[in-house]
Amino acid sequence: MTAAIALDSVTKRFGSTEALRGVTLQIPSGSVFGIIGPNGAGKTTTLRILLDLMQPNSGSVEVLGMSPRAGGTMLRQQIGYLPGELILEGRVTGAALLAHYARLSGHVSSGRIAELADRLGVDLHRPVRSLSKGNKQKLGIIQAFMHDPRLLILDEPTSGLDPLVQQTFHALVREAQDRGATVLLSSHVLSEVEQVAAGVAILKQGEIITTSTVSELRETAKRRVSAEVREADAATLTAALQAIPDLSELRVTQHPGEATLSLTGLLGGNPDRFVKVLAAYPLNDISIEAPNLEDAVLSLYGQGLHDDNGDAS
Ligand SMILES: Nc1ncnc2c1ncn2[C@@H]1O[C@H](COP(=O)(O)OP(=O)(O)OP(=O)(O)O)[C@@H](O)[C@H]1O
Repeated sequence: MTAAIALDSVTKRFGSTEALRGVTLQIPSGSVFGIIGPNGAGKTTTLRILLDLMQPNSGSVEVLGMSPRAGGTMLRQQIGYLPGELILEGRVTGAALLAHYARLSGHVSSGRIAELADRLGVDLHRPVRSLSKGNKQKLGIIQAFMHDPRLLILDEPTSGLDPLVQQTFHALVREAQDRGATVLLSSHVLSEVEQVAAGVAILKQGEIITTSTVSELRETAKRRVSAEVREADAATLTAALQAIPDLSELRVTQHPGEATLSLTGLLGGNPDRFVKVLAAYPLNDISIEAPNLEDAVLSLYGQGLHDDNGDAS
């Protein structure tokens, strides 16, 4: 495996704030990888270091086999970068702005900007300052993708995009991967990256607390289950369900005057044993929800999606 990005023991301080505390991470070439973490976790700082917009206090960084500092313009042209806070205020039109970026990016195929604008649904003839947040974000996505870079670094890319445009964005990411590019996305929620990324690192207070695949996270995630069971003895059914190792928060309630029971619980792993226990009874209803990945990630954060560094970004 060659790494498109390699960080080794990277630290970054802002005064007394330790934004990154020894981040070590390798992102395989050709992969789509997500960095997720709550506000203030250090995601943007990590991405800015990769682009040489900021220097670490210690540790080593390699991007496409080069140090971001030494790689200079030649390296920068191989990267498509979407900043988290895109400020587009000028009188210039989207078309003029993108033509300017295209000159800086090196080679942009003819018709590529128009094609991307058409797919994302943005009018390039309007002054950028008159565009809505979502439409400004689309211009940011176009400038990141238009030169078909080897590496895409995207900070909260779907922020402000409606669900249909998010799907177009996911298609662009898959196409980039198909042509061999590496894609690194950051987000504060897993739902933004889980549809496209295979690997994720979870960053909290400047440290990577876990690196995993989305499918491994899915295995640790729990599903909400419920059923309505007829002709069942509460004690017998409860004992059979309690014998399922990954079933927690089990509640069994009997309908007054009937041999009908309602049950709810949280199930880890696969639903095989749960289904087999219930298969012995006639059922009025059964529901096994998809694993809740967001909850799995929140339990790794150790807290909700709140600012964990005291800032209000
Ligand atoms: N230029 C700066 N000057 C001072 N402190 C900074 C600066 N940039 C980041 N920080 C601090 O470093 C920490 C990490 O910030 P960073 O923006 O990397 O987090 P993040 O994970 O991207 O957060 P968000 O999801 O809110 O964008 C925060 O405590 C932030 O306040």
